[in-house]
Amino acid sequence: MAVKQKETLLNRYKLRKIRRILSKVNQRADYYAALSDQELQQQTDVFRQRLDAGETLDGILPDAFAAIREADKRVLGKYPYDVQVIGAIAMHQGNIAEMKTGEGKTLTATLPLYLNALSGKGAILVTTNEYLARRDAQEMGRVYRWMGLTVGVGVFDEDEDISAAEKRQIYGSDIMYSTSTALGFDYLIDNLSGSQADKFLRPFNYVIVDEADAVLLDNAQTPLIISGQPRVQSNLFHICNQFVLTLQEEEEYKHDKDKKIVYLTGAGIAYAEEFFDIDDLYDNKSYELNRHINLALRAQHLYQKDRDYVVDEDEVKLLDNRTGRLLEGTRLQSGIHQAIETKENVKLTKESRAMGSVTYQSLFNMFPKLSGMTGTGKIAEDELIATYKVPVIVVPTNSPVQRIDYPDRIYTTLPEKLYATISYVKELHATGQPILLVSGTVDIAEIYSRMLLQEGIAHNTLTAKNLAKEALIIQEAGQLGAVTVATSLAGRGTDIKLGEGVAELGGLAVVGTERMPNSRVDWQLRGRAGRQGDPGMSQFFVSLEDELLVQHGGKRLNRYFEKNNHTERANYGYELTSRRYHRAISLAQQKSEDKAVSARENTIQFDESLRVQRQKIYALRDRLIYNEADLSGKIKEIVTDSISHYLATHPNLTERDLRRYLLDNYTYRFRFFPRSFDPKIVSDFIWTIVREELDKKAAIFQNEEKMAEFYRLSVLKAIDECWIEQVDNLQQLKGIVTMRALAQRDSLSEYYHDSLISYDKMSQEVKDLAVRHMMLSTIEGDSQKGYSIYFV
Ligand SMILES: Nc1ncnc2c1ncn2[C@@H]1O[C@H](COP(=O)(O)OP(=O)(O)OP(=O)(O)O)[C@@H](O)[C@H]1O
Repeated sequence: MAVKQKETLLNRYKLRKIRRILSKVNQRADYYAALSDQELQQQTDVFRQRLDAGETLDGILPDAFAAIREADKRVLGKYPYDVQVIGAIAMHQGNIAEMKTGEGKTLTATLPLYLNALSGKGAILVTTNEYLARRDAQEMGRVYRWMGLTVGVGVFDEDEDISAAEKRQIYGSDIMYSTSTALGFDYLIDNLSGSQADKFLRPFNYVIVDEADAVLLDNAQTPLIISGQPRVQSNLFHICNQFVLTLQEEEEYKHDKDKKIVYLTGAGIAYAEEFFDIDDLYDNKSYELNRHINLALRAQHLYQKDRDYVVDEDEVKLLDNRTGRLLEGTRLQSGIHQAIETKENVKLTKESRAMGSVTYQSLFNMFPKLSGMTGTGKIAEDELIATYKVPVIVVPTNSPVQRIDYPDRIYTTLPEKLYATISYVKELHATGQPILLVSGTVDIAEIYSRMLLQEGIAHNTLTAKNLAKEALIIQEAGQLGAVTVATSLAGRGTDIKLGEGVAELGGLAVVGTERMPNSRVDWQLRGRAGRQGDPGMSQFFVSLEDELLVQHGGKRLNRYFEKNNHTERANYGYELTSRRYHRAISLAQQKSEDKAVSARENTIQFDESLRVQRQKIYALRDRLIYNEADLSGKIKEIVTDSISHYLATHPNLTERDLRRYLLDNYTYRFRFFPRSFDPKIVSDFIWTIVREELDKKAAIFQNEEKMAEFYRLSVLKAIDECWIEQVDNLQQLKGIVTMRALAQRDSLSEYYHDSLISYDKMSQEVKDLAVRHMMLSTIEGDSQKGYSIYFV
């Protein structure tokens, strides 16, 4: 209790400071209201000039907010309320504004986006799906354009072929609307491009994340991975599949269903070493084998046919277990897909490798200023501060919330709950009150839909299949007598207006069919009712058989459930009202939330070394691409380094070794060998070859700039080849150390240690490869026709 009070005090203190700024904005309102349209539109230039003259964004905020607020009124017909201006100030200051659903976050965002875009460095709004990004860009775009700013949409249809130049224009817009996925992939794609012409991003500046907790936390559990370039097909899948089929549970492997992990025991490891005739499963030589055993184990025990995937026409297709839909074209990364294919005995698809990977945590932390808005942020504030350093400010609602949230109704088994829910819905429906029945998965939504049909209750079912169409349907969910069945993802971000006479009936009734894996989602669902001070209510139904309770309810609840799980018991069909059940549900949800938090911590910790390496490599690439690195002096160092490394690692050099080395890296034509294999002499000998070849190339170009460009390309290509390999390595390494951890070793420090070693190895390989590219490439063409460089 005490803690809570302190929090609200802090919030009150922050709000008081924000209110002072709000009153400055309000003082400027009359001035801008008196301007003609044309004069108001000219203000954008006025503000830019003030910034050029040295004023700060904070300094011009009162005027800029008052002006865009007035523009919102004239163009969109909506004048942002004071509470919206408070939310806007909070977001400009780099906070997450917690604003209840229906408070008009979309309109609120126009203020900080406008202000921050005036700097000329761009402002981005990220939403949870493409439909919302397009819709908001289109609707709000009108006011920005009216004020003389450019607007872009960063999401595209799959079959749209967008050139880098077009993307550059979109990312160069003053204000851009996009999704976190589109932004993340574009970041990776931009950093895979090899020339200025292919690059399109500009440095990140300011971002507002809509539904910040969902995007920054819930969706951020796994990294974004861009894959391409098939790796050499491995032949270990089959043998490892056969191997794991011979293993005995408990003795040779353990399967922890709770934690969703499976691993070899000591006896299992010994058996593997015997089976494959190797000394140590954990030494570097057995890396690939180890990886494949791990994959086969996971495919066998963690992925269940018809729950996680289906086999359709000899193809393994994944199922999204949140929506139950087929994920066409999606594959599991890092070989697990092939391991499942082996298990199901279908033809193996090519295993692609990761070429770039980034977590949402690192992506959004790249923005100098990050802010967000959501209906439910405060609960997760600690994690938001720890991960992103963004505090949450709770913004008061425009009118008091009138929604009534009833305590959960709890039943023992799923059927009991289903019937209780349906009879509750029937009762409400008889009064004409509109009902939104929300479930966690498509399966459950479909069961309810069938039961409603049996009862003769007409309804719409929404399962996030077609967002635009479903948005239209859910808009009508507040009409008299409407019954809408939806999954928690469906119809997100769409305003539900109450029909005539509905307020008198108590407004929209949200009926939750289970408590969600985290309480923020429950609150989002409740918040679909009682928007903007409307009346409304929410009621959740829970059974002890719900996924949340089975997974996280603990032993006591399981025991109780097992004792009561028969229809002959006296209380069949009755509600469980004892407080301990309510407490058990809260605890189970808390446990599920804690687990998600530590999974995300784990993701961040594992990403840390990749993040540091990625930053170094991307920065180096950019310096090369944008001509900032002076290579002429560097080349000598690179060659010398590469030669000395080779000589140091080949102390007893033979003629055969040297021949191989020269052919592989320097030249296909050499006439004689050095007098002796003394390192100094060999080094001088190789240098002669290098100088000769580079002089020859310089003679073709006859232009220092072109020669510099050639060096740049050679190094860039080397970096890319090695980096792609490294990203993939780290990805695999993560799988391996997780398995080692189960063999009682500290996975994270081993991972850091190994990834550092592989980074150093990579840095050496970059140099060797760069030398190879400079030496063995051929150049064709002339200054008139232009040059083509062919690398081997
Ligand atoms: N200042 C305003 N004046 C008049 N109408 C407004 C104002 N602000 C918002 N609205 C309207 O209120 C409704 C709710 O807005 P919106 O959908 O943006 O809310 P939200 O906070 O984003 O809700 P959700 O959390 O569900 O996305 C919309 O119809 C919007 O046009």
